[in-house]
Amino acid sequence: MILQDSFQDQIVLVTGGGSGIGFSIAKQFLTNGAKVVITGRNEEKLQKAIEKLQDAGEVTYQICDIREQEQIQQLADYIKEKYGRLDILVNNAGGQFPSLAKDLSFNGWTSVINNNLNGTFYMTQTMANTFFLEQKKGNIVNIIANIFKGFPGMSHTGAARAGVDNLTKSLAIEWARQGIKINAVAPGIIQSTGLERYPKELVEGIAKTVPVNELGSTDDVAHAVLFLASPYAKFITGETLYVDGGQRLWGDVFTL
Ligand SMILES: CCC/C=C/C(=O)SCCNC(=O)CCNC(=O)[C@H](O)C(C)(C)COP(=O)([O-])OP(=O)([O-])OC[C@H]1O[C@@H](n2cnc3c(N)ncnc32)[C@H](O)[C@@H]1OP(=O)([O-])[O-]
Ligand SMILES: NC(=O)C1=CN([C@@H]2O[C@H](COP(=O)(O)OP(=O)(O)OC[C@H]3O[C@@H](n4cnc5c(N)ncnc54)[C@H](OP(=O)(O)O)[C@@H]3O)[C@@H](O)[C@H]2O)C=CC1
Repeated sequence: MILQDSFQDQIVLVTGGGSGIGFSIAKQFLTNGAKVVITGRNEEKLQKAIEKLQDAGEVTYQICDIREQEQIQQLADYIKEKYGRLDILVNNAGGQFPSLAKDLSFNGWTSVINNNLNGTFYMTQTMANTFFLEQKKGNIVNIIANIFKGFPGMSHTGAARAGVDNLTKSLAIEWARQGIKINAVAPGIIQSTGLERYPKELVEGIAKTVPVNELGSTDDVAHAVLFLASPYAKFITGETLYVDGGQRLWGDVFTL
């Protein structure tokens, strides 16, 4: 696939671009000629990422917690001031922790819903209102998770990601006539910094639960995102693309 011209000078925002999957997405866009803004909560992480990414192209960072609407508006203002437009939004920031539903505290549940469902909505609405609806053009890709058979052991994130899956469909239709496309990518188990946060006993041998007998790479997810944001996918909207080595169709998802 020759993507080079597709993203030349496109302005791309990758939330959570300081590590793991988001870092790979940012790198792939830069390599293909885009100008990229990465965001996260941890400035040191973002600075280290910028050091590694800057040889690939024009990249800057902004601190932005996706749960904080004021910070999101400041991020939109920064992009407006710097570039005057936004072409692609990748809602990658998110995450959770493993816990049985019976053990979840109110705050634990709320934090994960806020992080993955509310944060994604706030970011999407703000970028649509600031850029996409006025431009009559925009491309949004939401990173969710493998929720195909529910998410036992992480019901909070399962519920939040299912919400984003459905939001993707609703907004694809609400905004279709305004030139805005919105799709989602559902990663299975990906060898990334995110996975390092999980207890060893949960992750050990986990590749055996994947039909293709290996974990996905962060680039596997990035390639799907670039495809959905590219003209190759111009007739695709409201879709969720699973990047999971077939795991949704077979065996365990993630058991405690
Ligand atoms: C197979 C793999 C598939 C998926 C992989 C990935 O997604 S990889 C991507 C992986 N990457 C990421 O996940 C990155 C992003 N993730 C995060 O930042 C956090 O997981 C977050 C979403 C909880 C937000 O954090 P925050 O700093 O804003 O929140 P906070 O610290 O203030 O806590 C709020 C509440 O949650 C509770 N709690 C927290 N941890 C645990 C735990 N282990 N256990 C139990 N509970 C826990 C905490 O106790 C508190 O409740 P309390 O005590 O007041 O009743
Ligand atoms: N790895 C995997 O197997 C899978 C991952 N996913 C999802 O893919 C995405 C990327 O995960 P991965 O790269 O593996 O993990 P990481 O933990 O490396 O990445 C998560 C990124 O999101 C940022 N982030 C998290 N919460 C917030 C917030 N409230 N505001 C702003 N930024 C935030 C983090 O930056 P900072 O700490 O600076 O805030 C971090 O850069 C996540 O949504 C994850 O849940 C889904 C399925 C499987």
